[in-house]
Amino acid sequence: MCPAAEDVQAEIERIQTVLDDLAAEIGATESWTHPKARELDTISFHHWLREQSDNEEACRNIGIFIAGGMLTKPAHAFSALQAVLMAASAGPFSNLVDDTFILDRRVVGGMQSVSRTMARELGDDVVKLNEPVRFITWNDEGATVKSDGLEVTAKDVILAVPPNLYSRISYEPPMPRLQHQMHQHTSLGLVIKVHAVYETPFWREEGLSGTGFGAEELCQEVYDNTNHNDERGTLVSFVTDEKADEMFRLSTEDRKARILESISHYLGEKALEPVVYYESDFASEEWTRGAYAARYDLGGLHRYGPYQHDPVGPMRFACSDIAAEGYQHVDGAVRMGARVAEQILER
Ligand SMILES: Cc1cc2nc3c(=O)[nH]c(=O)nc-3n(C[C@H](O)[C@H](O)[C@H](O)COP(=O)(O)OP(=O)(O)OC[C@H]3O[C@@H](n4cnc5c(N)ncnc54)[C@H](O)[C@@H]3O)c2cc1C
Repeated sequence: MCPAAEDVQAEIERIQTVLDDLAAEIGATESWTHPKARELDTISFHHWLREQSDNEEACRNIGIFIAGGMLTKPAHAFSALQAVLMAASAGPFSNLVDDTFILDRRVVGGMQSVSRTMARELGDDVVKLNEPVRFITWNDEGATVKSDGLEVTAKDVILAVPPNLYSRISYEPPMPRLQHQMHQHTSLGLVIKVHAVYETPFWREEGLSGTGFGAEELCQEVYDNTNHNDERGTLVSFVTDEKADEMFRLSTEDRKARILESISHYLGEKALEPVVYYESDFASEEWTRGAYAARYDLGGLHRYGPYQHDPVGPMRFACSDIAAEGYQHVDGAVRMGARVAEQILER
């Protein structure tokens, strides 16, 4: 959590306990069944926080952590129930703010090496790249899936893409009314992910971890993301939601200068001079369209959540954005994949 004065810190901890209790009570699996689900899903997290406390700084601090740090939308754009689900998906809310819990492990070789290794094991005849699915013709017996260059017939189909992308595919017959509606009520947040590489991890030489949180900073989070066995030092940082809107209005050079300046507030002036600077802009990727994940608008979670896992004919849905535990994380994606695979095997 972002550093704060003692009284603000005490209030943050009190609100954190309220969130922890709600997360324990409501859980991640079927948050929509809880008696308070509708009440919590029809108030924005921003306004719910202000109902809990009149300490504006404490509200901002927690709001920004869940909004900018996790759901990557402003706190007025998602419900309190969505925030409780985010917390419950990691255990208590405190786990989300514990950098020794949620961000304690990294993959040697980077996360993409997992996908690459799995793709190699499966082989080129199974994993087809650059073939976005455009049409699915289905009935209760199976489906034919078409991309520009491929046509595959199968008994079962798993749509392992975020819900905001379901409607990029045309279905024949069309999806039922419920899915047409439900899928329009989710959207992705907005993140600029920044990597800055330095000749050495200079912050370590100064006794600093490289991890920083700042509620009022343009870059709300900074981490040491140095590659395993690399002599160079790499920092990763994120600019989210409305702050990202503002950055995208600037020229490339001005944006870089503003972002590095913010990182330098955590780690000093050496941060201003990286040898490599790279921004990942997921929102401009046609088959992604934002980050970190898709989630419901105000009121959508309790209204549509109960149906989000229902198969449609031979089609099942699996992605981290509709996971319970590990919601919006790789952990949730793996759990969802295992869950639908089991359902198909047990059928
Ligand atoms: C910047 C950023 C940082 C993150 N940091 C972390 C982290 O530190 N830890 C963590 O656990 N998680 C993190 N996540 C979240 C994590 O990446 C996701 O939860 C996870 O990748 C979701 O996996 P998935 O398989 O559900 O979907 P995705 O990884 O989104 O995979 C869906 C795939 O389907 C493809 N696709 C889309 N439409 C079609 C189509 N019509 N036909 C064919 N293919 C299609 C997409 O191109 C994509 O490759 C981060 C995400 C982002 C964006």
